[in-house]
Amino acid sequence: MQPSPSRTPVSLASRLVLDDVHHDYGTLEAVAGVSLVVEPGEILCLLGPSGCGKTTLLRLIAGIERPSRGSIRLDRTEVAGPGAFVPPEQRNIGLVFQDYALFPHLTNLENVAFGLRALSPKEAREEALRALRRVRLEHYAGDFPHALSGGEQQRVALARALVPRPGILLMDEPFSGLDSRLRGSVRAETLSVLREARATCIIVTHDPEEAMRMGDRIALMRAGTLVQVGTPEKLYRSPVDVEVARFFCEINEVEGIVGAGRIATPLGSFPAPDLREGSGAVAAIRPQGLELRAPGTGIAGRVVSHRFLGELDLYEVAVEGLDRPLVVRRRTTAGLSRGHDVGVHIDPAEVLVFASARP
Ligand SMILES: Nc1ncnc2c1ncn2[C@@H]1O[C@H](COP(=O)(O)OP(=O)(O)OP(=O)(O)O)[C@@H](O)[C@H]1O
Repeated sequence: MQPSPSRTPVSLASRLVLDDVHHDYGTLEAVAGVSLVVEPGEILCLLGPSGCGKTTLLRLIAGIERPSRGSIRLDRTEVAGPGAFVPPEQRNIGLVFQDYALFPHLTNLENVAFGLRALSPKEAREEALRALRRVRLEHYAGDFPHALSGGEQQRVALARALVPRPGILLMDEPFSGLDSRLRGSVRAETLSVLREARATCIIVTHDPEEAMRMGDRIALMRAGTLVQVGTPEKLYRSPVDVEVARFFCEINEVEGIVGAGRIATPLGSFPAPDLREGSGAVAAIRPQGLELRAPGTGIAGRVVSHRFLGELDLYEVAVEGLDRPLVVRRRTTAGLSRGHDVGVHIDPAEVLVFASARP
């Protein structure tokens, strides 16, 4: 028997368009002109430090807040704008919060069926069971949420959000309530459920690693604006400024002056083709872009600290001319420890050059 169209697990994924969206809380401009397109079926991670406006942007998309300027479109419908406002319950949006927000007095099945009141009780039950099966929790259907682990509760919340087949799913820090061991597996399962449902999804997080694991693209926010939007690889490899680079990886920052298209630093010179002659610049070198070899080769340095961290060790190496030691991450090298002289070698592919943030 063919399943009826209303029972397919596939949502009709929406396309979201934000055009110059602003939002003020009194005198504070929490969202200050955000333009963004999220394509159907895309998973976009909204990443940024605490207070940069991520949750506010999510609330604007959900319709919990109204923008003070700009417009929001879901497919062809303007849901917020100068002449339009569609209330949250009519936007066909699914929400998942950090604290799961499950109803404690309803069973897991009833929680999932809650959003299906338009269906007959029998149909709602079948749909909800199917959704629980998708997150592999059908055997807990008759139990109450408090009897589940945090990760399982989060999966029930995901099933509940997806079961009405929303055009877009908004998740606010969905894994931050889980302990670090559980987080990885719940993240992976969530990703596979989202892929299967082919849902358009925005996940708010302040964890760069999480954004890289989950997002087709990452939108990095700072002080109410989008600083850079792109694939995880793009943001990691070609950050627009040194702050973006810092967000994804601990880096060594070495100041220098631009001359003849290069920045001159105590570690040598590096290409700086787009920077103004005589201006201040910074070379950002990732810890894994530095190699330690025998003294007498490369740049002379001395190991000032060494920490064993498993696969990669962390070394701090003092080099003449630098105020702070270089941070180096290398495979464990037997016998290399504090006080040893080394030759530091730099992989040019791991060096990024930016205009100096200092005046
Ligand atoms: N209801 C409110 N009234 C007044 N100011 C608010 C309100 N909600 C948020 N803010 C302020 O707006 C700014 C953005 O807050 P928002 O919660 O959107 O940031 P966030 O990036 O989600 O932060 P976090 O990661 O800490 O949740 C912050 O300065 C915050 O203090």
